[in-house]
Amino acid sequence: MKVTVIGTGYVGLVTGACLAEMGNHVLCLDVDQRKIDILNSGGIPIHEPGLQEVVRRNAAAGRLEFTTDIAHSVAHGTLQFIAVGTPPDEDGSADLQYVLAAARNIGRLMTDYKVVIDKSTVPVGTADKVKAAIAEELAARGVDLEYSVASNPEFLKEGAAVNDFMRPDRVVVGVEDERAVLLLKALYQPFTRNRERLLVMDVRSAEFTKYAANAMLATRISFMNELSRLAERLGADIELVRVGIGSDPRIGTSFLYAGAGYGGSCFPKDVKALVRTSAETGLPAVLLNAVEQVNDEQKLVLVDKLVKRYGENLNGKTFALWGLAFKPNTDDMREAPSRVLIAELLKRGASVKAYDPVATEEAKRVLVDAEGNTLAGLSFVEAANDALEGANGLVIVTEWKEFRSPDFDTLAATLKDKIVFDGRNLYEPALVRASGLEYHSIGRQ
Ligand SMILES: NC(=O)C1=CN([C@@H]2O[C@H](COP(=O)(O)OP(=O)(O)OC[C@H]3O[C@@H](n4cnc5c(N)ncnc54)[C@H](O)[C@@H]3O)[C@@H](O)[C@H]2O)C=CC1
Ligand SMILES: O=C(O)[C@H]1O[C@H](OP(=O)(O)OP(=O)(O)OC[C@H]2O[C@@H](n3ccc(=O)[nH]c3=O)[C@H](O)[C@@H]2O)[C@H](O)[C@@H](O)[C@@H]1O
Repeated sequence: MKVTVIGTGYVGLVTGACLAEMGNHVLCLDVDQRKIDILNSGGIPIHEPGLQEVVRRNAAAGRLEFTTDIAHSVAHGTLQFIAVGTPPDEDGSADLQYVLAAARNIGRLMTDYKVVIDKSTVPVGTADKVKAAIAEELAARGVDLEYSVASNPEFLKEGAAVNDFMRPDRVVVGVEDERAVLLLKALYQPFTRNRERLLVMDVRSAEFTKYAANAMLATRISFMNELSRLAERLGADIELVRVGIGSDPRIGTSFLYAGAGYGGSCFPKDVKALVRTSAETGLPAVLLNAVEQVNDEQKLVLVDKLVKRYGENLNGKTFALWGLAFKPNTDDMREAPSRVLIAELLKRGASVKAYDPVATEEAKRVLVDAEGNTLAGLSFVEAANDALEGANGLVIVTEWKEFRSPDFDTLAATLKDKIVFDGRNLYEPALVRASGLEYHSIGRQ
């Protein structure tokens, strides 16, 4: 099938590449010339395991193309996926300006039947707005063309995006007419090994399903983070509690890890947007407000532990920091807990020597002052152990695999104060302490 994907961010690029892998002819559009230039020269603008290979293979086969030419992109696909960003507005609601601009371009330039598919995460009712925007553009041109608008939210996780797209737990399609249903079923048939994985529903329910999924996952994390605080006071171990409850299939084992708070481009923004949607309908989102509050506090949990240990003033102290990205296997720094931690440590007079296996370049781009210079007191190093030199203690924020088995004797010999603050519970406390290190983790003794 001929498919256009509008927006070559994480979701657009993965969608385009994976649809091309199944034999579709995909044209990806972006308004960002830099991204399109990188893609056309064989690179990819993001770090995502396995994606470059899929992009290269399909580009070489002529099934995957990249452009900034809007007219070309509208003419190309019968299926037009909108995968542009939906960042939070000032009041927390999703900013739909990019989605609606993409829809208007389609209405302005289409000459035949199109299925316009919202893949971006958008509030309930957005498909109606997309439909109206296209109708207005068609009316302005004085033409009457048939088109359908569908919702097809994306559930992929960064760091595992290609696998999540190629082997989805489910594909949710919200659609209102039979012609579009048939086209989308045909498109997704190769990805949904059995029909039960393709869930066809009304558009509003599909839009709502995406927010419900992210809000549920965020709730589980905040629940465990709140319990981790209690575990510390009660003399219990949150890791044992996690296994103890997770073995009940009604609870399940995933997304129960207490830590330094959830970050990324989606949970924080989607929980905020759902709180906002709820308020607009006159229903205060009691639970979701608490989920957000717990998470905001949790991003400071390591600072609280440092302050408890050293006092409010951290002047003259230097901390090694392992992990900048909001989670492993990505260079994404959006809403990363490390950002809150670094800002707070610098404010209290400490210096930070940071290391991340892949996110350093992105961190250098975003952790800057008003003049664009790296924040005063922050420096970056090329290897995990380089961060330890001259540092008082080590602070771990992201659970990259290469941090899982350090040589604790080396840590003890290098760190001035021999202290580890572990925001992801990577180690067995007794093992760390056996090397003479002081060890602080989350929800454990
Ligand atoms: N990042 C993720 O893991 C996931 C994101 N989502 C949702 O997918 C949507 C996109 O997210 P990301 O890919 O992370 O966004 P992103 O911010 O990485 O990329 C969006 C892209 O759209 C482009 N763009 C903006 N307006 C455009 C227009 N009118 N025409 C063409 N291109 C345009 C931008 O230049 C940018 O390259 C959001 O709604 C997000 O909530 C959903 C599931 C997973
Ligand atoms: O809508 C989206 O964009 C996506 O948001 C999340 O995916 P992602 O943000 O890539 O990352 P996750 O693996 O969900 O992690 C999010 C944050 O939660 C934290 N987390 C995760 C799991 C856990 O048990 N504890 C925990 O603190 C991670 O460290 C990370 O900061 C969802 O998992 C995807 O299904 C969804 O498609």
